[in-house]
Amino acid sequence: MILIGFMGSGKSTVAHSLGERMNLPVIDLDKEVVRMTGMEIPEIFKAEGEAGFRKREQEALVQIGGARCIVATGGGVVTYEPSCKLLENMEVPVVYLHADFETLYARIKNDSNRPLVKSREQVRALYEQRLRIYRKTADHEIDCSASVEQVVSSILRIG
Ligand SMILES: Nc1ncnc2c1ncn2[C@@H]1O[C@H](COP(=O)(O)OP(=O)(O)O)[C@@H](O)[C@H]1O
Ligand SMILES: O=C(O)C1=C[C@@H](OP(=O)(O)O)[C@@H](O)[C@H](O)C1
Ligand SMILES: [Mg+2]
Repeated sequence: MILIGFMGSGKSTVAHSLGERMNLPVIDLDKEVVRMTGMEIPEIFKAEGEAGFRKREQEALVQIGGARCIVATGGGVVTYEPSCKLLENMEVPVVYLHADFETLYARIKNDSNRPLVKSREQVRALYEQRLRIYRKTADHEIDCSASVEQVVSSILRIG
């Protein structure tokens, strides 16, 4: 199962709980990129720009291949066409965690580990651009403004 959605939708948190409940390994794509590069995410953005980070993210996705696991992606993975294609070809359900902008922004606004979190208006513009792509890429949409336990239960009901 692959979780997609905007920053703060809870992909990393929910993947962890889902892995325990489904007894499957969890791969957090951001952590894979950090492991593969030996650099933290803000450092990669500084050294290689967003384009460099997207390429690294795609390389991490290729490594996962067809492994049976829960994948928490980074929020921007769907903006890079080669990564989007990989997700679509993985033949496992792609689940979009959706909430309104204010809910998500409140969760991420004070986190310095996300280089794309700048002004409220910049983040809102990103959210609006991406909404359509998340919906186009996903097989299922889940409301992630509920508690983590409720989000996990909703995903488990998908089957
Ligand atoms: N359903 C939820 N309700 C409240 N807070 C949440 C929920 N899901 C995640 N969070 C919190 O929001 C922040 C971002 O969660 P995270 O799992 O890192 O999201 P993502 O990986 O999608 O960016 C964390 O502080 C996390 O504890
Ligand atoms: O939305 C994005 O472009 C990004 C989301 C982050 O992951 P989370 O969605 O887990 O915060 C991380 O990959 C990077 O900071 C870029
Ligand atoms: Mg995450």
